[in-house]
Amino acid sequence: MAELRLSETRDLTRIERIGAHSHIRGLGLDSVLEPRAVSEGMVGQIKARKAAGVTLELIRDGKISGRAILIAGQPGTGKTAIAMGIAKSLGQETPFTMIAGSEIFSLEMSKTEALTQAFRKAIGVRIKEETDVLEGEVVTISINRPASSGGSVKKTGKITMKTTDMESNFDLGWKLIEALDKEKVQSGDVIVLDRFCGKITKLGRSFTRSRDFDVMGSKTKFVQCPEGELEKRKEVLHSVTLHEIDVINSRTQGYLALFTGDTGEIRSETREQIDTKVAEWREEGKAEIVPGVLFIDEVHMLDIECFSFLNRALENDMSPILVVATNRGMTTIRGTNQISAHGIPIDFLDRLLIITTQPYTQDEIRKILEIRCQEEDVEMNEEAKQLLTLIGCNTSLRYAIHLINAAALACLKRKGKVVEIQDIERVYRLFLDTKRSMQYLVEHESQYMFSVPIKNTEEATAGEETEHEAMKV
Ligand SMILES: Nc1ncnc2c1ncn2[C@@H]1O[C@H](COP(=O)(O)OP(=O)(O)OP(=O)(O)O)[C@@H](O)[C@H]1O
Repeated sequence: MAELRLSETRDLTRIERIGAHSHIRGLGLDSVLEPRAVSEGMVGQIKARKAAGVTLELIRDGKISGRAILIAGQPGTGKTAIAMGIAKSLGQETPFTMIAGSEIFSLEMSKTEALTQAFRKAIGVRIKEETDVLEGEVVTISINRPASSGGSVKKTGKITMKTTDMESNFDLGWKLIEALDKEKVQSGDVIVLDRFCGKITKLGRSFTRSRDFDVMGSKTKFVQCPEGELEKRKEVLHSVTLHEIDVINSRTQGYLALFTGDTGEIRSETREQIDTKVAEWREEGKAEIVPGVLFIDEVHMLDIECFSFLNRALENDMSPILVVATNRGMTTIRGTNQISAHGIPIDFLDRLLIITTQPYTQDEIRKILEIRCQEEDVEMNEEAKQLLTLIGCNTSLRYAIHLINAAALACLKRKGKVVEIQDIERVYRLFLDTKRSMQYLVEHESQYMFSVPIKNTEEATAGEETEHEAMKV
């Protein structure tokens, strides 16, 4: 029984969820910001990617603080994919926060509080601190692992470290033992060991061990064995966001709220005190601000009060770069009767650099579908790919992407290994796209409650033709 459970858990750990944008690894630009046709999971949308690349450079140079970018285009033309590309290219160091416009309407906090929290999540603070560390090459590690006694006896151990000038032994507590295990430290590694916060940083492997082929991969970095004293005073950097500092210092919430996300409203006095403290640290050279990126998808869902808040928030010198996206054309601004481009008030629109996305060509749709097949680990033959591409052209790219996994299941059901045209046909009949769904509603209107007749039935029934078109290969 125990055996069985163990193997089950092993299987479970192999299951990885694949997100809608998990294939996007960057913007796919070369060193002079020219978009490559297909790169880092990105296909086509050349102009928009080029513009995104220029803004990326401005973000990196810190030159567009307080400005905002709008990515506008039809549904499914890659607006969110481009925002993800920007996030991936910025790397771990720059904070990136992503929300949908509708997320800020909740009973737990006001709209402006939700927006303030989103802004502060996208502002990083890099704090410098001097601390005593041990820096040297590991000679030996010996860990005493007591036999299981209900977890009450903790592991103990010893580590011997050396520099070119000295060698010394140190006792290890359980916290450091866990950190050593996690970093997979072994003799011959050059490490920095922070005894106070139990952090271990691996600098590389000592050159003297460069002949130990067995434990090294091709990416192994070799470094010199450090000189001088083992104990050194070093400057260490901690990166946090302003929001994290707010939550930790908020008396009502406490740091645990960071894990639950249940932060509630944070008092403005707390934030003012934090801003003053951070300003002091900046003046003393102890901290620096890293403006990140706040991405608000479906920005047309914000109302007039939120836009007014954004206008003011962008004036703040610590403001992150704001990227917003919408698929709406001329529409009413939420909370008013006014019609405006993208449902955004003119004064806010005037602050935006606008990037537009274009519909994809057949060839681009095919390439995106191929990338998605790889991502979802689905093998598909040539004819099936052709049909899926046609379906993508005649319905939507998203619908075609959804069919990939469904078709793979249909293939599995008939004990096939490669998805064929019959699998695509099968799932195309099982799942309706929007056009066929509307057509169905028109035909069965009388059977639904409170149904309002669709005025432009021509548009709805146009799907009938495209259905047959899409199925022609
Ligand atoms: N240029 C591209 N290269 C690779 N994948 C793409 C590209 N454009 C879109 N995709 C993928 O197609 C799917 C739909 O795109 P996405 O969600 O970015 O569209 P969108 O413009 O944000 O749509 P909406 O307006 O409906 O929110 C996603 O899985 C996305 O990763």
